[in-house]
Amino acid sequence: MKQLLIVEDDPGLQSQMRWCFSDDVEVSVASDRDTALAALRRLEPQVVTLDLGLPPDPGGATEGFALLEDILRLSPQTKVVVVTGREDKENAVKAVGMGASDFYQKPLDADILTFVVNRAFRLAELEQENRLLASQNNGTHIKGIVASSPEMLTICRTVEKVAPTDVTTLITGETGTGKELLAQALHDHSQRADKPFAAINCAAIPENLLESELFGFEKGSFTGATQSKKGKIESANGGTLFLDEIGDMPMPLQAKLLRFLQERVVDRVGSVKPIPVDVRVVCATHRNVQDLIAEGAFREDLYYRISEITLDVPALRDREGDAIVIAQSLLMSLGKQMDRPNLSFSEDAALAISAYAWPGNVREMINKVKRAIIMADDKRITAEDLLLPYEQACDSDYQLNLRQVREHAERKAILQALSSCGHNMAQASRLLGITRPTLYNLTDKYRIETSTATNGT
Ligand SMILES: Nc1ncnc2c1ncn2[C@@H]1O[C@H](COP(=O)(O)OP(=O)(O)OP(=O)(O)O)[C@@H](O)[C@H]1O
Repeated sequence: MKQLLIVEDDPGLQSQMRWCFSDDVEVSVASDRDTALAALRRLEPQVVTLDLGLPPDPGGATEGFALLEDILRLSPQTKVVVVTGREDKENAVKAVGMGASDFYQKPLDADILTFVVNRAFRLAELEQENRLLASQNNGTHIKGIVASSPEMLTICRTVEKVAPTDVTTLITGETGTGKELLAQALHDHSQRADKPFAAINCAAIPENLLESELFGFEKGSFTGATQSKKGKIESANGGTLFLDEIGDMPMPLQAKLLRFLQERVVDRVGSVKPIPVDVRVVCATHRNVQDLIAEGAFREDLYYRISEITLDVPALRDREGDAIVIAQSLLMSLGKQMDRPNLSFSEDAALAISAYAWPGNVREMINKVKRAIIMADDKRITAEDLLLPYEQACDSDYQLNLRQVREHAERKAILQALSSCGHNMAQASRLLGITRPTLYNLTDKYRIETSTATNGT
C-alpha cells in the first residue's frame, strides 16, 4: 500500500491536502517534528510532504530543515517533497541540494500536488525494484537463481567453473533446493548449451520401463515395441543428460549405467549393436548416497563415477538471508503472472519468512507465495496469508521496534529456561525470577508448548 505522510502545521491545509489523494494512497498527517518522526518510524511512508515552516519556527525554515535531515538519515529511501511559500525558491533549492527529491510551492493546487507526489511514489517504487534486482544479481549470473547467501554464491561460482568442463557432476540436497535449476545451469554455461538437455526422473518411472526409457529399444524387442525408439541418453547426444533421483535407480540398471559411463556406448533393449553417444552427465539426488551404499542399495563404483564433482546444495534454512530475497523475487514474478502486481510483504510476513524452517525449500515457498497472492485482502501480504506461524518470527534478527525486541528476548529466555530444567514449570519460574502464574501467563501469550510440563510442583 502506498503510504504518504503529510507534515503540515496548518489544519486547514492538512485537510485540503488529504482530499487530493485517492483511495490507493494511505494518508497520515503530522503537525510537528516529533509527531512526524514517530509516524515515520511506525508507518514507513514511501513519500513525505514536508512544509519547511514548522513550529517553533513557523515563519522560518530551521525546524523544517532539521526534520528533513532526520528523515534522510533515518530512512534514506523515503522520498521527501518539500513544500515552501511562493517566494521561497531559495529554500526549495537548498532542500533539494540536501537530498529532498522534489519541491512544491504554495498556494495549494490539487493537480500539481498529486502529480508531484505520484512522481515521487513512482521513483520510490523504481528504486525499490532496483535494490531488489541488485540484491538478486549479487554475484550470481545464473539465470533463474536468486541468492544472496555466501553458501549459495559459492555454489554458483562452482557451477560457473565446472560448467565448461565435461566432468560428471552429482548434485545433492533436500527436495526443492534447486538441484534441477543448477543442472540446467551447468548445461547452459557449457559448450553444449545449443544442444539438447535431456532430463529423466529415475524415481518417477516404473522399474520395468526405466531401462527402455533410458537406453531405447529395438522394434520387436518386447510386446508392443512396434518400432525402434531412441532412449533419453541417445536423445541427449551432443548435450547434457540429467539423471534426477539417481539414488532411486534399481540395481540392475545401475550396472548398465556404469557400463555406459565407462564405455560411452548404449545398448538399446533388444539390440546387440552398441551405439556411441557423447553426453555430459549430471546426476542429482535428495538421498544420502553414502547411506544407500552402506545399505547395499547403491553401487560404490557407480558413485565414484558420477561424483567427479559434487555440489551439496544447502537447505533454504541454512542459507542466511536467501529466504526473503527469493520470496520477494517470487512475489514480483508470480504477482505479475497472476495479475496482482503491486503486492508487498507486511513486516510480520517478512519476519515469518526469515524465521520459518522451509522443510520443502523453494518449492514450498512457491506454493505458499501463490496462495498468499490469491488470499491477500489488500496490497500487503501477511504471515497468515502465507500460512506461516507468526510466533516463529520471534527467532529472526529483523526487529521492527522495541516491543518486538522485548518479546523476542522474553520468549527466548523462557524457552531456554524450560528446556534447561526439563520443562519443570516451578524450576523454570525460579530460574527466571518470576512466579509460576506469571510464567503460565507468558507461555500462553507466546503460545509456548507446556504439555510436557506435568510435574511442575
Ligand atoms: N535459488 C532459487 N531462486 C529462484 N528459484 C529457485 C531457486 N531454487 C529453486 N528455485 C525454484 O524452486 C523450484 C524447485 O527447484 P528444483 O526443481 O530445481 O529443485 P530440486 O532440488 O531439483 O527439487 P527435487 O529434489 O524435488 O526435484 C523450481 O521452480 C525452481 O525454479
